[in-house]
Amino acid sequence: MAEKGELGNANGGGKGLARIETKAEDGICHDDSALPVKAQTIDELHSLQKKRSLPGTPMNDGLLQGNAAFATVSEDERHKLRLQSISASLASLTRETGPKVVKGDPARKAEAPKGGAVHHHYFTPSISVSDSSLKFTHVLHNLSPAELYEQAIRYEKGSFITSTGALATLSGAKTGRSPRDKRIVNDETTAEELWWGKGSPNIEMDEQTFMVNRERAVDYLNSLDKVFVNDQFLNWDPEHQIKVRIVSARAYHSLFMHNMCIRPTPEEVETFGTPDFTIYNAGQFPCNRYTHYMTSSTSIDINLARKEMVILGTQYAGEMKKGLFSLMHYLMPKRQILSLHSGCNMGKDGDVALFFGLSGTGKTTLSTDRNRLLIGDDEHCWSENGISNIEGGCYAKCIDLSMEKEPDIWNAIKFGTVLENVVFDEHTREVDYSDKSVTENTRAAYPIEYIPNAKLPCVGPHPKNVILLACDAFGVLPPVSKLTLPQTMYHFISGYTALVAGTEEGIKEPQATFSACFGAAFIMLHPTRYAAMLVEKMQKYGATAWLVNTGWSGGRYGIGSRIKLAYTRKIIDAIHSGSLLNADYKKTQVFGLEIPTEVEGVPSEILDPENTWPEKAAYEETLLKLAGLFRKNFEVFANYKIGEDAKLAEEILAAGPNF
Ligand SMILES: Nc1ncnc2c1ncn2[C@@H]1O[C@H](COP(=O)(O)OP(=O)(O)O)[C@@H](O)[C@H]1O
Ligand SMILES: C=C(OP(=O)(O)O)C(=O)O
Ligand SMILES: [Ca+2]
Ligand SMILES: [Mn+2]
Repeated sequence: MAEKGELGNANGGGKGLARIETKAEDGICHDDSALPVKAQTIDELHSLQKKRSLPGTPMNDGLLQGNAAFATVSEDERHKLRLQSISASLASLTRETGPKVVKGDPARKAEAPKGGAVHHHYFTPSISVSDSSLKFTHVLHNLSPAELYEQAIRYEKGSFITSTGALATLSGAKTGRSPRDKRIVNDETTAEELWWGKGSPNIEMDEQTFMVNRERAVDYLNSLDKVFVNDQFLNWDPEHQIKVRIVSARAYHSLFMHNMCIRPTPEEVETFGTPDFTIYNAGQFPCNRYTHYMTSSTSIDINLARKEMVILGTQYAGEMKKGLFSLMHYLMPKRQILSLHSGCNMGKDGDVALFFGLSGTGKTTLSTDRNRLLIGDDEHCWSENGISNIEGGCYAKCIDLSMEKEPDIWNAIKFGTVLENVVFDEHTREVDYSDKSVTENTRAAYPIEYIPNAKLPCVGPHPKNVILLACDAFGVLPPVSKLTLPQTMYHFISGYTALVAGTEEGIKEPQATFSACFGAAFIMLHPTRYAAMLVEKMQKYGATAWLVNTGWSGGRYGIGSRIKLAYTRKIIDAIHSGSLLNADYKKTQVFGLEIPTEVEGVPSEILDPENTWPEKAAYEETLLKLAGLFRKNFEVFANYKIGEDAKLAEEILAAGPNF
């Protein structure tokens, strides 16, 4: 029985609980082991959850004290300069209404850190006032992946976290690039310099029309509560690095570019200054079809003189990446640097291989190799200094992705990775990579360091092997052949493949395509300009070229089947190791390709496609059909000289199919 005064009366007899004595003098509360919370309100408590970040991290303002590198300019001054620079990027150029630019998420005004730059705002001087100049455009500058996840999930329909932590997104009505809607401003300079006309990807627009679309994009972006701004770099070669700014309306686009471009260090963000090139991505908003040169509601416009690109009417993020690649195809050759639509990796002994190929031919898959260091999967430069990746990330196709066949890509799909247009279980959020309900062109964009054996920085010595990948839907090209230099140029300029469904709009099944330099959609100058640089470099550094068919065997598409990835990997291994260089060869009819009689790990009978076809007559007929397509395609190049060597130019013409 409890004594009176100790526990009181359980029946509530009026006396209440006795006071438990504590020694107030020692300051320790003995009945609670946790320290008290240093907050007066719930809001304050929540504000404690987030600690101040490193300099340059966007939500933070005010931690640079003591950093000697920035001692000359005050922190406040730097923030002012950056907002001014972003305000200039967003300024309307034709009307009085300039944007008021403020930093930070409009939804988070209450949470703004004390002393933050939220009250700085900049606007372009206005002659008279209209409503749009009275509103603020909030700028979310270089947010981190975590912050971008939150933005995407809160505000962008179709954004979800998958079971492995990737951000699943939808790119909207367009799930591939729209090459027919790409326009390049034709002005005094570009009229002379660029490749225009038959076969060229460059469809012209005039300066005036560009400005109409630019204004449309800028007005759209300024009409929003907030825009995302990424300040990043292109090209790992520090001598030839380009500063790019991407202004976009979606966290999806910001995270995609965060992954795909080179990420600046906090210090580099602080000292970024004026970008060399700016993208205005207003993809949710269409272009106006009454505008001259516009043939649809989608327009991707590049103005080299203004150093700007405008995107209207497509949210497919690949347009930004490949738009910048087009820019590099213009800028780099001016510096005698060859820009390449290729993957690139390096062996432990420093032997570098390039993998050229059109979309879906295997650049990403085959350059991502357990036994080698990945330099990059898609876009490179070949300069006097060797090879450098243009990008900071990879963009892998993930249709039918499996852990067994492509473990490194599989494991890269984790927190931070953007997963486009995939289908997943609504509860477990496990992705079904075989599901094509949204598109065949499902994609994963991840930073290159998500591949365990990435080569950082992403540069390497001059290449030893140049591998031309073709996904041959006709099933008549051999799985591998060794090319002479003239054959290399012939096939490089031809750029043959079967375009696999999905990456470009409107292609539903594989179809023979010729795309000069294995990237005609992105080249700016005449193909022979790039080809001449490739010959020169291959000769100078003694590289060997190979043609690898990653497409069909045993019959054309629909009859035969795609060459097993495991076999293609064995072929690539034999190229890297040097063993294929010393193999026995025989020459094929019509294309005159040197094919090895044996490759370790590959059934010998498949090395000559003739053996794999059930009917010899059908094989020969298909072979001649393809040869005819090659010949017809090359006609436009027949009048061009490649490089200085007249004899080589003749040999290149003769290196095509003979029939
Ligand atoms: N023999 C093969 N070689 C290369 N890729 C193959 C092969 N068979 C099937 N594939 C598939 O083809 C696709 C190649 O795509 P990817 O590597 O992303 O091409 P690219 O980077 O050139 O656009 C991948 O989905 C890959 O799994
Ligand atoms: C993103 C692309 O690159 P690839 O398919 O070559 O990986 C593309 O061509 O749109
Ligand atoms: Ca491509
Ligand atoms: Mn790729």
